[in-house]
Amino acid sequence: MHVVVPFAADRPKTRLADTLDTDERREFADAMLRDVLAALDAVPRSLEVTVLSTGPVDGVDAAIEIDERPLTPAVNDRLGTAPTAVVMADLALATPDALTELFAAEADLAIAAGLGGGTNAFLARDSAFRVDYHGASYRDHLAIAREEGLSVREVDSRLLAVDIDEPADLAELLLHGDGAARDWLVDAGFELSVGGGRVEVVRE
Ligand SMILES: Nc1nc2c(ncn2[C@@H]2O[C@H](COP(=O)(O)OP(=O)(O)OP(=O)(O)O)[C@@H](O)[C@H]2O)c(=O)[nH]1
Ligand SMILES: C[C@H](OP(=O)(O)O)C(=O)O
Repeated sequence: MHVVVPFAADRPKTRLADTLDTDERREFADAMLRDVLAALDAVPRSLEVTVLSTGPVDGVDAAIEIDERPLTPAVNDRLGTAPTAVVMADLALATPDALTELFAAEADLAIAAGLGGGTNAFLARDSAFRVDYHGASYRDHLAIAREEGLSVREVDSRLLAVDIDEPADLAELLLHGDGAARDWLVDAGFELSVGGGRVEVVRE
């Protein structure tokens, strides 16, 4: 099975711009990518993993394809051969078990929602599926599957739902992560702030 991991190497994680500077955002994004690749590497089935990146990536043990086009056309170009999975590079809590559950689903489309309406991962077993990312893409992807007459399995996974986009997501990573991205945050001086409401992060 082919697995595509999209990665924005230029200007990654802009929604964290108030929290991390440009170089830090790239380092942090690289660490999350390494975590996702490590989780895929530990899935007990044969996967052919390609990082679909907008620019060069160093220090990862996977095939890299550079494609400077926006996310949707770049991914759609890779969906001609089924089965193909797409797993976002910012799923820093993804585990081999959570990914294995997604990959084991037998529907034409197995799909895992992200917080806030996005699509964090899917496996298309039918080449008629195509993506239309951004906005409420999860809803749009279900509609595309319906238009194409595809069977769908919605995979309910907290660990695949948490994409690290916004400062509040950093608390989830400090609470539940155990990989390179969590280590990067700790080394950068982030820690949990436990008050009366939701746990937040603060930087020393
Ligand atoms: N190849 C490719 N990957 C992208 C592109 N845009 C985003 N990605 C990746 O797709 C996944 C989801 O991206 P987003 O959360 O929408 O964008 P982001 O760059 O990570 O963060 P923001 O700038 O805060 O939106 C992440 O793994 C990104 O690295 C793109 O234009 N091309
Ligand atoms: C790419 C986009 O990611 P989000 O902006 O939801 O993180 C989506 O899943 O449609």
